[in-house]
Amino acid sequence: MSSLTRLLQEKRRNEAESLNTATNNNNQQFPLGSPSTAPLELERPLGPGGENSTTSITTVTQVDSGEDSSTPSSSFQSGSVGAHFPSSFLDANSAHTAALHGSSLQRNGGSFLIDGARPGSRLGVSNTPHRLSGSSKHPPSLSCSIPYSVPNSNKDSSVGGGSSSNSSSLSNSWLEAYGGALPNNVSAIDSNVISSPKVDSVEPRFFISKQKFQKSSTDNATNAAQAGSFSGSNSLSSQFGSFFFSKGKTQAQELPTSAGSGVGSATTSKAGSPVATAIPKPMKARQSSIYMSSRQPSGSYQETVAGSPSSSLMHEPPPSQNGPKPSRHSSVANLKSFFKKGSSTNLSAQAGSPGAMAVPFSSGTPAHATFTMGSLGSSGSAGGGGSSGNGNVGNSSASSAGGVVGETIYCSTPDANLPFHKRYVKTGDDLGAGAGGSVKLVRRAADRKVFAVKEFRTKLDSESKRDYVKKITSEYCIGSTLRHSNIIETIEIVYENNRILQVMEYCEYDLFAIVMSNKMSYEEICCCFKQILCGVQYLHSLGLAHRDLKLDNCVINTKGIVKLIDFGAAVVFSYPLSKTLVEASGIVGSDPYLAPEVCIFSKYDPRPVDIWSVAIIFACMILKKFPWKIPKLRDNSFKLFCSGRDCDSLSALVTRTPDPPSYDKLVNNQDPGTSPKKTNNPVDPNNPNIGPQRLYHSLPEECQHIVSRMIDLAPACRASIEEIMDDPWVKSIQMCHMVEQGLNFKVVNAEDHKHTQVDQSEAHIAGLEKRKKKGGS
Ligand SMILES: Nc1ncnc2c1ncn2[C@@H]1O[C@H](COP(=O)(O)OP(=O)(O)OP(=O)(O)O)[C@@H](O)[C@H]1O
Repeated sequence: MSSLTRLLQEKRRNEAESLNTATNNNNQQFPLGSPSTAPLELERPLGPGGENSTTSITTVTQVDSGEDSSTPSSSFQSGSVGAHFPSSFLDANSAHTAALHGSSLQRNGGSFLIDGARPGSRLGVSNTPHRLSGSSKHPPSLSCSIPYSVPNSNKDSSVGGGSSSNSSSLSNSWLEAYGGALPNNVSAIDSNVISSPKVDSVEPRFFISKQKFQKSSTDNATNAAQAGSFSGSNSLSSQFGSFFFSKGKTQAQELPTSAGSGVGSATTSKAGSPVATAIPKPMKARQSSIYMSSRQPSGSYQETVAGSPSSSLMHEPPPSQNGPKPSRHSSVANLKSFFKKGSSTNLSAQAGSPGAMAVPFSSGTPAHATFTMGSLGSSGSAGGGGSSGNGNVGNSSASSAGGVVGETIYCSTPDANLPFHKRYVKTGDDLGAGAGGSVKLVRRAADRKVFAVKEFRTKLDSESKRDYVKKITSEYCIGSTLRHSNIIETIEIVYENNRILQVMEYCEYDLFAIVMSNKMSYEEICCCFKQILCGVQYLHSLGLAHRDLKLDNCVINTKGIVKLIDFGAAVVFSYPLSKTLVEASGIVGSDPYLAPEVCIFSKYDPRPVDIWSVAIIFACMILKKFPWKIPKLRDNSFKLFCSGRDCDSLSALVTRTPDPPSYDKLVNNQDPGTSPKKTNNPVDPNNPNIGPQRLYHSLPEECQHIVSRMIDLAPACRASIEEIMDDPWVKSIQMCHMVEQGLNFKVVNAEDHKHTQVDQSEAHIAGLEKRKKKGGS
């Protein structure tokens, strides 16, 4: 018997014991289909047969479900049946990034309970070994299996670099829990690396290797070229059409499926139109997500913004803090050297040119690129201006002056010496606001070009200066560094009058608004899906994960090019030239898009998390609703999705690894004493209402395979971005993309679809909110 088999068996036994204990002592099982957990109306599967038919014997337990009963999915149920966009969709979709730094984990009767009532303590920083048996005080780190390599690593590497999908790595928590018996194909991640960054340490997210950029840009160019030759159209299968729309004929009729139905037919959408009625409560959703700590029903999140975004943005920063001043010397030095290196090459983009970001090192024109490591480090100053600036990025004069005018931190435009307000004119239009700041439309005085400018929020009282600086710096560093046609281009970053402003290329539409218009054709959806995948592929190839992928963090321009925005939650999972996985920690993201492991484990590989979110985005675009509100068992839809899988516990499902070939055989040949307990949750592939098929069956047949791999409950079994891009269906998607043409780039549109456009008044979430507010009052 292989050591991995032994490991898995022991794990199972431990879990079974712990499950029994938890069940006996705390009655923590969740019988599916019981009256109290009747399936949500909105989520009722569209296939034949009732959900309750086979589920009464099925049980799945969740490690963090202790508070589930307090948060029934009433809001989810509140949407009307058959409504195209239930309020939950909007509520959840407008949900802002929740960065959990204030929650702690508690054990609750053998299960792990996420308890959000403890601001101040930090999730995921403990190095305490964890055990799956539930006898530990913390949930385990989820580095149990890394099925694909970190970028640029040697394929023979044992850590994350294995060439087979069985390649695994175990964190020390596992090692300690299982006596250090490592199978041959498993090796440990250095605990020094996976531990949370210390206050004074260099923030790993600042390191992105130049080699990776170069490789990635080459890959990108190749991909773009390949994309041009993709063939085959993907029309909706008849099964999909009748199945998906069986409950909502109106919706089906409204969704154009033929090429050419996009731009021409969808240029305006007026209040009172079906689109208008299909938007329930965006204002409330947005507001609640911004202002109310109750946004996360589980209470597992701590809101990162308190107070009105506009007020927080307009206000002077809070007074300086007198606490200890962390030294960020090394961080600054590295950050500086990173940017110095990059400034001569990667700032070559012609500001505002549509495709300038596609190949980073192509046509360097560094002459006009300026990079002043100005006062942003003293963005500490924005939040706590009294910093000595010791090691902070930038000089102390900026912070002490409290009114530095137009200090440019990063810029690719020639006129950066002028103050910001002389170079850009506000148009007054708001594009959106969230946990990171507010985004407005500006016009550049020199050429009247329109840009989006994000004004980062000031530091919250409840937030440490370090956390604030970390969040802001990561966003601007990443924003100013990435170059890809599916990633938003940052034109410049300015520190002025204690405000941090990030000027970005402007995209005319939020993908959320486009989906809300209900006019997307299937081919258009697939195109957007693939473009998002391309953006994610680029990020992952650099060793970065986004961690907050959702419809409202994708924008799209009039040419049909989708861009990822908002890198406030992004993390580095791989250092340059390193083969070691750096796990991410904390519950970060938006509920419906969260991967289940994020809610269970203190540490996890952020790559499969991105993959999961993209699959949810795709499902949302197709279904026009979320498959579930949150990936926890208290959510009936998610519980049904987890059911019918021959396993009783969600934690066991999530920690599954790709089976060694002989595993089942070995288990079956064992004597009865050691064989695993019979499950209460038998596999039932014929029931479309439970198990994975619950979701897959509502998707077109051709995409079911890869989507099912993208939302595998076990991140170790989830498809990697490379596997996804290699999928025959994904390859066959005709995708709008950009190609280099001399010094410029041009858009090559796919032939089988046109991109939907909507009226500018409802092209962004702010517009939708405004319109809703008007309509509601
Ligand atoms: N470059 C852009 N072009 C057009 N609209 C944009 C752009 N950047 C941001 N927006 C709009 O502003 C909104 C908020 O932007 P962003 O997500 O960066 O802010 P945030 O405060 O970090 O939000 P969240 O709370 O979701 O993290 C987006 O949903 C989008 O509607």
